[in-house]
Amino acid sequence: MSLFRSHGLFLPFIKRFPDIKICRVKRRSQGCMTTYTVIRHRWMKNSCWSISPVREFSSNVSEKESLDMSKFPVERIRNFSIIAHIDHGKSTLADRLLEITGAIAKTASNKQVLDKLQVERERGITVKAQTASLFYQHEGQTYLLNLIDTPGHVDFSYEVSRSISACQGVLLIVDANQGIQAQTVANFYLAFEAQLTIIPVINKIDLKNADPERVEKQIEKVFDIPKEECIRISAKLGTNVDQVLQEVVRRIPPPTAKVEGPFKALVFDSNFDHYRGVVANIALFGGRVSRGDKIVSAHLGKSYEVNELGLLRPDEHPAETLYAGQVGYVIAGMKEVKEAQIGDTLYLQKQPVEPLPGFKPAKAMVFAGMYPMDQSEYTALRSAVEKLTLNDSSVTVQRDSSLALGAGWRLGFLGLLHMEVFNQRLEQEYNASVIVTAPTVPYKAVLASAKLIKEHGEEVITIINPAQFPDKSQVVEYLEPMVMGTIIAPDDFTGKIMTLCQSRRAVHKNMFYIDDHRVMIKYIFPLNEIVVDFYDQLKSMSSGYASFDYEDAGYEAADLIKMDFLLNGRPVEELATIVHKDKAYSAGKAICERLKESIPRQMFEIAVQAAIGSKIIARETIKAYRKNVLAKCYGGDITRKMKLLKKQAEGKKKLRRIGNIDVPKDAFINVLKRK
Ligand SMILES: Nc1nc2c(ncn2[C@@H]2O[C@H](COP(=O)(O)OP(=O)(O)OP(=O)(O)O)[C@@H](O)[C@H]2O)c(=O)[nH]1
Repeated sequence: MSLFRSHGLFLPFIKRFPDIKICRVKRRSQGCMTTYTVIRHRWMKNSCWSISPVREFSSNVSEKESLDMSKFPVERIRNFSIIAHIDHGKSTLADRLLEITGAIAKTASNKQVLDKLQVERERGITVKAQTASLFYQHEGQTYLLNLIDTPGHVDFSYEVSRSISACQGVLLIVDANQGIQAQTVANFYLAFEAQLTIIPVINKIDLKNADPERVEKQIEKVFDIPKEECIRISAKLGTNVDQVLQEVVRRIPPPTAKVEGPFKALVFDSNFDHYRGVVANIALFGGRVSRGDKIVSAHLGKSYEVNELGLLRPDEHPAETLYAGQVGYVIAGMKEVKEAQIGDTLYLQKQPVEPLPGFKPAKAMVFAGMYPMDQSEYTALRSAVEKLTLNDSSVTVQRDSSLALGAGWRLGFLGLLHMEVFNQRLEQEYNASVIVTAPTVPYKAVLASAKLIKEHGEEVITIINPAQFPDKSQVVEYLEPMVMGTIIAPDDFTGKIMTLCQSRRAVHKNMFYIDDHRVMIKYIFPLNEIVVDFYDQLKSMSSGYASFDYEDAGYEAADLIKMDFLLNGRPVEELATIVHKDKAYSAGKAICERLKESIPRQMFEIAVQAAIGSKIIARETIKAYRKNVLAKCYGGDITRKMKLLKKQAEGKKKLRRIGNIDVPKDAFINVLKRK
């Protein structure tokens, strides 16, 4: 990419030439989106000239050196992830590491630069793992450190497990005040099972209530890591952050990849760029790859020419060649989303290799129907869902359709937050407006008759849509998914926590003191009981001190029934849900009450009913009311009237019309949340 400073002078001149295209490319640069004007010509197949703006580059290594990747032999590469419980400071530490190695400038606006998505900035949480390559001078040598910042919330743990597969070590961050929390334990085991080097880092030592000594003892007791191995830092102030990099170089082994072997790369992440097609993030397990090389995707067997490749610093930084052990991005003219699957192997056309094992598919915990607000938007929404699932491969997608909602999909997520974030990203990144049905967990049914088994092709079917719930007469038994839940909290709350867990049909397994005052309690829960609002309730009853994590624990028999909800006698498909028989009456009553609260009063009376089969088990009535938005608008101020009507129209976009009743779109999920 060559750079022209006075592009204003060049443009009218360049435009006169035939076959020259001037287009705009958006790229993120140092945490903010920058639009570049680029020139493309048919001779310049693999490249383009960027003519604006001129990029600033700051590093403790010169730009020229950074592009010559042959200067980083495998022995001088370290690949590591930053893992921790939510909010323990992963992204803040990543900022400091980027700053001290010169990858980003040290300015107040450069905060959580690896949290690039709008949803991440708005919610203040990481939902996508992000990669950044750093050049670090250590004992007279320049090292290439590839850092992956990961999310902390349990719903995004698939991102952590994928990131770990591209690394040889992790920084396990623990908050010096909060100590070990549930996701600290879960993430430790992910790294431990992958046999990675674990460097414990105690963060936020600047806090008034910080007690690093207590946290070191917890680390020793729970993880069996000697306390001498812990590094005490303040990511916020930058205290001891350089020591972290020194220890990364000293303790984490270099990758074992061999540059002499054939090129073999794992696609560990990818996203869709409107202008350039698929941008795949790759970890090279062997060999080298250069611009112009012909590569093959093992998944589809299709071949492509490499147009661009390089490092993520954290912005894309083109290079000529990437070598074994390095981590970077590649753009190879993949125009369709399905062409760069996460977990795929890339190799050279002339040197085929055995594909790498890839990733275990994510196991969806929550399913929900997703439909366009208007069927005319179906095609646009399909393209948006495809592109977003390329970037978030933990979402499972199946086509679905319903009489009431038309054609759509049944999507599987790792949890409710994951589902909400996906929905928000669809709206923010693709301007899509969708209806999401009430979430359900994947139940199973053991079918009774040979005829049914033949029809389904299997004896045990999985039910991810309440509309397909088989009648009791057709099944031997229903099964519900179970999870092993881990709660860590101060022992003052043990009694309250136990009461809460029992109300969620949980079975106590064991309890363990991680220090003098904090306990780790394990329970087996039905997944259905924790998926919607358990964590919120646990947090509020423990004044925010308890943390929670869970893992799959198989299936158990359960007495389940399907419950329908009706508005003025009309069943609302989005609300149908499967519940445990013992909880049907209380759940039906509570959901009717919450529906009454969330549906605005309208010009006629609305009967809200819960039904099991044809039997009504609960009812609420929403009284008639007419809202005339112009009522307070005396006189003839037309601009004010227009403003009010516009506001009302915007409000209506958030409503779903069922029969003649307007229901807020988010009511379908919110009514499941207990107070
Ligand atoms: N006092 C103090 N606050 C810190 C320190 N490090 C991080 N924080 C604050 O802790 C909060 C969470 O920090 P993040 O870096 O977003 O945490 P995270 O682990 O990346 O969070 P997730 O990605 O959402 O899991 C922010 O308000 C930070 O400013 C520190 O060393 N000292």
